[in-house]
Amino acid sequence: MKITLQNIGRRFNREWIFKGVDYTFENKESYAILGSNGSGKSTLLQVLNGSLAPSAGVLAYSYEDKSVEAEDAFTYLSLAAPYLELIEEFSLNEIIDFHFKFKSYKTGLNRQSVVDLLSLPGSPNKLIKYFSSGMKQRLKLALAFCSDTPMLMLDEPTSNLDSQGIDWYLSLVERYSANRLTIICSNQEHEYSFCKNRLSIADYK
Ligand SMILES: Nc1ncnc2c1ncn2[C@@H]1O[C@H](COP(=O)(O)OP(=O)(O)OP(=O)(O)O)[C@@H](O)[C@H]1O
Repeated sequence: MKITLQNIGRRFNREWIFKGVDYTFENKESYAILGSNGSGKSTLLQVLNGSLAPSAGVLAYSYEDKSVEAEDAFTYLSLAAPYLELIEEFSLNEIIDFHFKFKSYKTGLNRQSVVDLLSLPGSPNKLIKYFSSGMKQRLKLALAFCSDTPMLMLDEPTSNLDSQGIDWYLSLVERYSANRLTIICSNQEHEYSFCKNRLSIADYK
């Protein structure tokens, strides 16, 4: 998946969060979007994934040299973000089955292997509403990494994770981020150190 930005800007009311972004996110490459709290990383990620319209400029998607309409971009995307809610009334098994009605499993994976990968305490029939914040974060990451999409976007991927959880996240990166456009919003080096490209929001103020 390739995303091309021409003179992209986003404002809320009269305040420009970023402007003049000319940038190309290339297929199968890894990118870190960097900046301090409140600088606009999540806003840019939402513009990139089509959930927020830019206030200025042109954004174009293409996949295997064919252009993709902005309203279809989500079908190519896996996203894990703090503002993305899990359905609390589902059990672990149910939420995995529900998620993979809309996405395909990466080769060799199925419901049981996702459950095993999570290595969470308790039964797979436990309801999500009883998960701790770290367990919920692991689940969001596992669903995103294990989906067979050409685009992976992660916002603050290790929030609520302990040091074991951070190592677990890095093992997912190693196993499941190759050969897909990966974009990470972060201000913690351990989350994005593997990214080959860096984009700083401060350059677009
Ligand atoms: N819907 C909205 N309406 C008005 N202002 C908004 C809205 N969403 C975000 N903002 C503002 O846009 C700015 C950038 O917010 P954003 O969440 O993108 O920053 P961030 O870099 O991701 O921050 P953090 O590191 O704290 O997650 C902030 O000043 C925020 O208050």
